[in-house]
Amino acid sequence: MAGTEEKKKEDDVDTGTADEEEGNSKDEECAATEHRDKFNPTAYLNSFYKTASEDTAMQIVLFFLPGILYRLPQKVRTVLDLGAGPTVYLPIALRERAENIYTSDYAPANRDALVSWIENRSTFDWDNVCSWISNIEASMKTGKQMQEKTRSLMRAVLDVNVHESPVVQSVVWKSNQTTENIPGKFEVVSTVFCLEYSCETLDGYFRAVRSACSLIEDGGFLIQGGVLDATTYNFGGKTFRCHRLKQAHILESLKANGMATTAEKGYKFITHDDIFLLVSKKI
Ligand SMILES: C[S@@+](CC[C@H](N)C(=O)[O-])C[C@H]1O[C@@H](n2cnc3c(N)ncnc32)[C@H](O)[C@@H]1O
Repeated sequence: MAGTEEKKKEDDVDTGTADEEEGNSKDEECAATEHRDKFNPTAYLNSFYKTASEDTAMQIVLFFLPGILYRLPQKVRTVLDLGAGPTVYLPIALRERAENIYTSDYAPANRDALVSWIENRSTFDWDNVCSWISNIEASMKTGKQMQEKTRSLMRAVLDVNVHESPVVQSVVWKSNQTTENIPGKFEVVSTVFCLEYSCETLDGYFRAVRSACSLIEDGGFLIQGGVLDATTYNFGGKTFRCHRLKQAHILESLKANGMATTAEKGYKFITHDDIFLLVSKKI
């Protein structure tokens, strides 16, 4: 994901910003809705996930993830990664707790990348990210073992749009073991760098959070991660606009959707360098 260097704040109004010096002024500017057709999964993975130590945002998310995940029940029946892009680090990090994992995205190219990984045809090497996760978990497993275990838990890849109802538009891949229908709600919904990136206005953000929460069972959990105060992010010669998120927007939207916003009720918020991760229980 976009490292803190790549996100641009509205305060950077000077001409000749750092972005231009880095050559980003030549980027094609894209609306949030253009994620569907203009997102290049290979460029994204190479920019942010090639080595976990390369990208600050990724490092922060992976570093704090275990501290968030241990707040979930020991066993979680169903997890949906909402707006996963072409990434699989959340299913991998959840593999010891989750019994059935569903993943999803809005862009067809990302859903293809997810299916390729599940079918062990991925051209991207997740070993570095696995090593990073296993170091934090203090586990002795190899990247191959971690990925094999995770693959065996994958149940479906879904086409989703957090600005439509229903959010789940179709099922694009289903495992042989998936005899039952895709659940309407999940015990855990995780969504990282997605909700504020799916829109450019506060109304859009509120709609995206409402959609994410509508997919959580009563008593279930939202794991949300993202960036505060960014207006764009860029990779592979494209700059995508996004909603400039404030912490107050997060709290207001969670409250409006019956989600915990106090520690006693099951809320934990961690932030560093404007990157945040939270867990919130549906009350
Ligand atoms: C910055 S990427 C994040 C990918 C991944 N979750 C990660 O942590 O790296 C933003 C993702 O949001 C997805 N997205 C954009 N608009 C969306 C929408 N309306 N509904 C669902 N997902 C959307 C994009 O397709 C893209 O994969």
